[in-house]
Formats: sequence, C-alpha cells, structure tokens
Amino acid sequence: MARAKIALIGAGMIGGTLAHVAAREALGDVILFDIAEGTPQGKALDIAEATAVFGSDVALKGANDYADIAGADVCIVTAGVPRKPGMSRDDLIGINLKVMKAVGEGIKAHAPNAFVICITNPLDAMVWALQKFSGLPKEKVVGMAGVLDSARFAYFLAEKTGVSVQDIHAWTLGGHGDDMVPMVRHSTVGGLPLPDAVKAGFLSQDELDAIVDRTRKGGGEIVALLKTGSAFYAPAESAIAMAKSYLLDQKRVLPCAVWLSGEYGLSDLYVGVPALIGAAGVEKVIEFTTNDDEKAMFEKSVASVQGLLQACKDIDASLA
Ligand SMILES: NC(=O)c1ccc[n+]([C@@H]2O[C@H](COP(=O)([O-])OP(=O)(O)OC[C@H]3O[C@@H](n4cnc5c(N)ncnc54)[C@H](O)[C@@H]3O)[C@@H](O)[C@H]2O)c1
Ligand SMILES: O=C(O)C[C@H](O)C(=O)O
Repeated sequence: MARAKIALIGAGMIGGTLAHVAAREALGDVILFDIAEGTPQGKALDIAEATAVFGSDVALKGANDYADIAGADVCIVTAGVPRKPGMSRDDLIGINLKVMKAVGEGIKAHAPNAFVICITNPLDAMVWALQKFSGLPKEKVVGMAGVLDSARFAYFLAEKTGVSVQDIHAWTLGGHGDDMVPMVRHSTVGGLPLPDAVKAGFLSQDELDAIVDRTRKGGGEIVALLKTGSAFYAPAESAIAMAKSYLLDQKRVLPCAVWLSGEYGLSDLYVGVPALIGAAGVEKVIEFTTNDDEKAMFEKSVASVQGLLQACKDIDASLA
C-alpha cells in the first residue's frame, strides 16, 4: 500500500517540527511547502538525512510550488506569522487572513481530498476562513488548539499533583483565546473529577484556580519566554495526534475547533469542542453537559470568536 502523503504548508518553527515528528513516526511522505525559498528545501534535506539515523523510509521534499502538494492526504497549515511579546493572537488577523486566502486556493486546486488541520492564529477565525477559501467539506477542515490547551492543563495538573500525566485527562472548550474554558468538572486526575481530587487532597482549590488561569494564558507565557515567536513543540505534537487519528482511523475524541451546525446551540462557526476524528474526518461532535457557570464562560469565549469572524468579514467582503 502506498504511503500517506502529508503536506505541511508553512515550514517555520512548527512546520519543521511537524516534518521531523512525521518522519520519525513514519506517518507518511512529507512535502514541506513555504513561500520562503530554500527554507523548506533545507529543512526537508536535513530531516531526510536524519532518517538514515533513526531508520525511517519516508521521503521528504521541500517546495515553493503548490503543485507539489498534489494528492496530499493531510495538509497541516502553519503559514503566516506568530505573535511577539505584547501582542495578542487577534493582532495577527489582518496578515494571516491574507495568507489563508492564498493557502485555501492552493489546497482547493491541488489537494481537494485532504484532511486539513489549521494551526495559524487567531485559530478559530483562521480555520473558518480557510474552509471558506478552500471550499473543502466542513468535516475535512479542522483547527488545532484544544489538544494543546488541554495538554497544558494536564501537564500543570501532573506537575502539581505528582500523578503521571498519563493518568490525567484534561478538557478545554471554546475559542483559542485567554477566555477559553478549562473544564474542571470533566477533567480527571486518576479518574477523580477535579472537584473530587481537591477533596481528596491532591491539590487545593487555590492551586486548581491558579492552574486554570495559567492554562488560559499558556500561549502568552511561552511567547514571553521565547521573545521571538511562540510555542512549537507541543503545538506540532498536538496536530500530529489529530493527523494520526484521521490517517489510522483511530476515532480518538480530541478537543478541536470544528464546524458546528446546531451542537451546543451554535451554528455557522468553528469553535473548540470534543470531536471524534476518524477516516471520514470529524465523525461526531461530543456535547458536554454544562452548568450555568460553564455555559456563561463558553458563551463569553464564543462571543470573542464571533467578533473575530465579523472582523474577517470586514477585512474581506468575499467572506460575508
Ligand atoms: N493553534 C495553536 O494552538 C497555535 C500554536 C502555536 C502557534 N500557532 C500559530 O501558528 C502559526 C505559525 O507559527 P510558527 O511558530 O511556525 O511561525 P514561523 O514564523 O516560524 O513559521 C511560519 C512560516 O509561514 C511561512 N509563510 C508566511 N506566509 C506564507 C504563505 N503565504 N504561504 C506559505 N507559507 C507562508 C513563513 O515563511 C514561515 O516560514 C502562527 O500564526 C502562530 O501564531 C498556533
Ligand atoms: O500563544 C500563541 O501566540 C501561540 C499559540 O496560540 C499557543 O497557544 O502557544
């Protein structure tokens, strides 16, 4: 059977890391595409040489021409710019919306059957615009943010409680902004929902509240440390988990930005919710029960996403 073809649109920090992980895990042959000449070719060659060390038979190629992504099974989009200290993700909307237009048209022309994972920020608006510009089926276009946000939540909980990160299941809902909703009642430490974990003495309520706040601001914490860009290892691993679930039909339930048509009482937008990812793309949206507080927080986050969609429509009338 032919190997899967994975097109990485954007060969920057996340794109290069994605190529490395995909090659190392032998997920498929990799095309690294970028507008910068030399960068995708150099990274592809460097990783291709590494395959002789880690023993993987996949092929890697760098490209500046969309024709090279032809027939891709998966496209992971990181093209655009990251934020710098002092900026919010939303400040990237003008420049990255233009990038999504070019990328959407490239995917539409050359890889219309791909499963597309958008990473570019501001995520919920960019994945919405990318679906519109590409015209691909909505169940085949998803955004990566929830896997990253919930991984941060899980890591901070593991660090505080001393429980293996493998026995922590953390969930977040909502847009990929500082008002995302870490789902305290639905997240577990050693099988205990977090309110019960507090009662059992794994951590105090104040410690849990601090972790929720740190999770919401997790992206900014890394931007402030790196100074020249944003997180890339955990974002790349998160998108690989999503790509793997599609390529291997794993049917994992992962928090992703997906198109909603009635779920959670919402329609016509992308926002982060748990979704089952299999060979057909987004096969099911899982609806968490929400209490009044959670509902209010989710609504606030959704309102921020809706504001960004309006801003996109104001910038590009073809999206209205
Ligand atoms: N969704 C998330 O959870 C998440 C996490 C981390 C970063 N991000 C976002 O991902 C994006 C990429 O981050 P990065 O660290 O890889 O940035 P980076 O600057 O290292 O890489 C971006 C690459 O995109 C390329 N590019 C720019 N315009 C292009 C175009 N029109 N076509 C093709 N390529 C183009 C650039 O040449 C560059 O190589 C940023 O917008 C960042 O905010 C999102
Ligand atoms: O915070 C950023 O700008 C990048 C990304 O969205 C993240 O959460 O790491």
